[in-house]
Amino acid sequence: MTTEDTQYAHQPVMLEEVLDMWFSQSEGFYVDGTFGRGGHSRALLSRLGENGRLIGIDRDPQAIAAGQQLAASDSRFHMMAGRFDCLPQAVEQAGRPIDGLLLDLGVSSPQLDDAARGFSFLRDGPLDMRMDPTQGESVAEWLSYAAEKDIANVLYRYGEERKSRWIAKRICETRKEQPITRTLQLADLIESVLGRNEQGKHPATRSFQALRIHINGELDALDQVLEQSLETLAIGGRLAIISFHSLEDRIVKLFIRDHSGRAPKGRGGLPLGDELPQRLEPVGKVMRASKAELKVNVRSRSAVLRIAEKVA
Ligand SMILES: C[S@@+](CC[C@H](N)C(=O)[O-])C[C@H]1O[C@@H](n2cnc3c(N)ncnc32)[C@H](O)[C@@H]1O
Repeated sequence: MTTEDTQYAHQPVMLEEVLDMWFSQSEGFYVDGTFGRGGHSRALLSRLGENGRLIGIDRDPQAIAAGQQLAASDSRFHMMAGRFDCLPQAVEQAGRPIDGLLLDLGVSSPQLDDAARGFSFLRDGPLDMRMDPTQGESVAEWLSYAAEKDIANVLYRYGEERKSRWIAKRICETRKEQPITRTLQLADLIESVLGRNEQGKHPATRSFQALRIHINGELDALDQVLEQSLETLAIGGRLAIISFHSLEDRIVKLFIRDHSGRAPKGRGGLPLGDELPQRLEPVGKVMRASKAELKVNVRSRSAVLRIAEKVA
């Protein structure tokens, strides 16, 4: 283990549930689209046979390094760098359809805990929030020029922040005096607009979530990979998705419903009266972390796991 691994560890969420409900073919081909520190991948490898294959994908340089280390010690595993919607390339490389795709969405504990990554409203650091800091612009860069109305829209859409307009206004007033470049500077600004008292929740929680989702194009990547999964999964292959907030979970829930022949007519982009081709079947009920897991892993509190199988 490297110093970074021990300093910023990540505890995989709902590990047993994922393996029990998602993994079935010991010689199968699996993709972990959100490798992180490989908690789910390592557990999967421990059940995978000699001819089984696993591809890990992540866009974060530290996660990629951890994956490459694993790949060097296990020939059944291969690490790919990039957004998880590079899924078709992964499948092309393997030359066979996938038996399972896992997405454990959002950020990892190492990303949140390392102040230098700029994700945390509790630790001071540069206001960045990019999962891949080599691509695109940081939150600080975006906030330096974005229109007040666009900032308010992002806070409202991705954070469900009711006072989004007030916060956006304060950001635009403040940046005339000084650039907003630090995480605590933004957290304090939001607190000065909303006040402190929010039933144990930091007032900046929703805004930080919104800015992170926006700057990383998270929901767009999710939409894309869900569509790709229909073409890349083998019949009988399973999709397992762990979401951490209602926006993500809603996208996953509607996607499964709209491809399982259960969409109300006129929904899911289909003309009224059209029959839906059934391509996915939900597996079991929506799952949440067990009481035992909640006690030892606070991150599992908001986790929601959905599994679906490709049936046609
Ligand atoms: C919750 S963590 C996954 C943790 C992992 N299951 C484990 O047990 O270590 C999410 C990971 O997915 C990555 N990620 C999130 N969205 C991504 C995307 N669109 N493309 C590629 N990686 C993404 C993040 O960089 C992060 O490392």
